[in-house]
Amino acid sequence: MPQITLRARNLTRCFGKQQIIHDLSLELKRGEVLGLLGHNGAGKSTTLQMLTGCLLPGSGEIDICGFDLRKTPVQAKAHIGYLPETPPLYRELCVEDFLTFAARLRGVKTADLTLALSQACLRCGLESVRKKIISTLSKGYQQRVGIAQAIIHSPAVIVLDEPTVGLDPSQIRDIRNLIRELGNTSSVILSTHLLGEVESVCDRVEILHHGRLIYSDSSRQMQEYGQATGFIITLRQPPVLSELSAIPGITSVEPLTDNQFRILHAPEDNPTSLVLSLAASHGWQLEQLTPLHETLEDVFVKITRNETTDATPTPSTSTERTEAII
Ligand SMILES: Nc1ncnc2c1ncn2[C@@H]1O[C@H](COP(=O)(O)OP(=O)(O)OP(=O)(O)O)[C@@H](O)[C@H]1O
Repeated sequence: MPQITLRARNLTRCFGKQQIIHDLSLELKRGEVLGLLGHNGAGKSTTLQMLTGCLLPGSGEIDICGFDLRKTPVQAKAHIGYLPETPPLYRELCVEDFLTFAARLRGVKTADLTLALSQACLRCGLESVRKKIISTLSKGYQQRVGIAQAIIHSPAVIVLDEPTVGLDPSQIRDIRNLIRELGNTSSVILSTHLLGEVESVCDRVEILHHGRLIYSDSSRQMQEYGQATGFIITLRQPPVLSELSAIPGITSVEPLTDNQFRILHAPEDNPTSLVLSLAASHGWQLEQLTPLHETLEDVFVKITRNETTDATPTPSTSTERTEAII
């Protein structure tokens, strides 16, 4: 099995005269969980439909485990498991019958059927509801059945379109645990607009904005991109503003109240310990010092805003990082 399980190159797609996807390229490695993140209408579902062979791209190539999706669709699709935005379930069937049907559709041999069924039910936590009619199950369990049909043939690539949408918090936690577990044996690509999902499940994130991939990184690096280089300080006896601004390393001081200041500094030049010792030696009476912390949500908004104003984010350069934070 190749290390790259899915490779898409220069995909485009129009609906009518409107171009929805622009020159999109991405790769998925074995054992990786990739999050495709974007606002509503960014083109996530359209992209996943193309990657799974459900929608023909206008141009570009897709390769699944070494098989060209256009030239050898049967071989390529045999390696894909897909959970669309609306799970494709026959709700009048019981879980077992539906999964047997899905397994047969995916070419699972009769001799392997029992094992495939019990493994999918075990991994998706469906053992206790195998005999139940799908329409009588909760939304979370129906979603599990949707994932079970996607993994019934042990595909190398699992594609999940907004897998936790509409679920309650405990169902979300269960499905996220399941996705992480699936990532141990397969490559997973999931779409989401929930940053928490990326944070808790994904190894890597690609941000899709108006049909273009504008950011690609590990989810950890995405968080680092947003790390604010500054702190809020409260001083009972503050000095004049110019005295604070003159401290080496500080790039800006913004008074929030008479006693509270928002202080920014360059990422590589953190003046916190200097400020602490000056506060002690000059009698500024330090009451509180809180590092500024940005959520992934802030980072996402900044990255997409930067893109809209044509400032491509490059998190590796400290200058632009500082500008983005300010
Ligand atoms: N079959 C279609 N015909 C015409 N336009 C479509 C079709 N499918 C999607 N679109 C349009 O393409 C754009 C991208 O839609 P898509 O569903 O891929 O976005 P998304 O990122 O998945 O959004 P959401 O998070 O809301 O599901 C939208 O403007 C949508 O209206």
